[in-house]
Amino acid sequence: MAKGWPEHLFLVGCGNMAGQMLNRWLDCGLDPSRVTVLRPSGGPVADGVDVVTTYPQALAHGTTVILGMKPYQVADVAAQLAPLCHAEVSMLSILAGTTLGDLRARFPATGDIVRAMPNLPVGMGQGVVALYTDAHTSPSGRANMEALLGPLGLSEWMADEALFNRVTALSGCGPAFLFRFVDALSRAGEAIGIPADQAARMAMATVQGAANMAAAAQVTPATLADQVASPGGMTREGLNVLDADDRLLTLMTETLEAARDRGEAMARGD
Ligand SMILES: NC(=O)C1=CN([C@@H]2O[C@H](COP(=O)(O)OP(=O)(O)OC[C@H]3O[C@@H](n4cnc5c(N)ncnc54)[C@H](O)[C@@H]3O)[C@@H](O)[C@H]2O)C=CC1
Ligand SMILES: O=C(O)[C@@H]1CCC=N1
Repeated sequence: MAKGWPEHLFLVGCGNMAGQMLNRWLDCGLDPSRVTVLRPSGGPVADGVDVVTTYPQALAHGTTVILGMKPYQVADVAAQLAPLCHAEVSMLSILAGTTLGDLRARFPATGDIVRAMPNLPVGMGQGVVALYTDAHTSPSGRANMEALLGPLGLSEWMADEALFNRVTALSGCGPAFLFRFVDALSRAGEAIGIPADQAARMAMATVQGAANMAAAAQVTPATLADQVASPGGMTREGLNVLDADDRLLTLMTETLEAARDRGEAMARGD
C-alpha cells in the first residue's frame, strides 16, 4: 500500500453508497487509474476510473475488493468473484445484514475480510463507518482498512458482530431518519401557517446549525435542549409534547428496533 491507498481497488457495484465512498477517496487524492468498477450498466463513474461489465481474468496482488451491490446479489456475485480471490486480495463488504461468517464461506480463499457499515455523508468526509472483522484478518489488514476509511469520517471497530445490525440501524440508516425529521419539521411549520418554501429553508438551516452546535458543545444534547427552553416559555411547552410518556424516545427506539430486526432477517436469508 502506498500513501494509505490500496494498490488496486475493485468495486463490485457503485451506486448510492459505494459511489459516495469512491467520490470521497478520489477527492482525497486516490489515483483513479488504480480503480476498476464493475457495474452492469457500464455507465461512467468518474474521470480515469475503468468501468467494466464483466469480471477480469484475475485480481492482482494487493487488490482491495469492495462489495457495494445489494445484499441479495451476494450469491450471484460470489459465483463469479470467489474463484478470482486469493490470499493477497482483501475485501471490504458494505452489504447490510451479511455476516462475516457468510462472507468467509462465500469467498474462502480471500485474505483479510472486513465488514463495514458506512452512511451517506461519507461523501463529504462526515460519515460514520462501523467496522467488524475476525482473527483471520491480520493486524496490517486492519490498519490498511483504517487508512482507507479514514477520509470518510468517524470509523469505529465493533467488538461484537452481534452489535452490527444495531449500529447499522443507528448510523447506517440514521441519515434517512434525520432527513425524515427535517421534512416533518418543515411540513409542521407549513401546517401552522408558515409559507412552505420559508418553512423548508428555515427547518434545514435550524437542523444544520443545531447539529453543528451540538457537535462542538461541551455539554450533552439533553442539556442544550434545556438551555433553549426558558422557564415557562414556548420551547418547554413544545418539549412537553415530545417528552410526554417518552413519546419521541419510544418512537426512535421502535424505529431502530424495526431496522435492526430487518438486518437480522436479512442475515437469515429472509
Ligand atoms: N444507501 C445507503 O445509505 C447504504 C447502503 N449500504 C449498502 O450498500 C449496498 C448498495 O446499496 P445502494 O448503494 O443504496 O444501492 P444502489 O442500488 O444505489 O447500488 C447498487 C449497485 O449495484 C450494482 N449492481 C446491480 N447488480 C449487480 C451485480 N450483479 N453485480 C455487481 N453490481 C451490481 C448496480 O448497478 C448499482 O450500481 C447495499 O448492500 C446496502 O446494504 C450500506 C450503508 C448505507
Ligand atoms: O437500507 C438498507 O438496507 C441500507 C443499510 C443502511 C442504509 N441502507
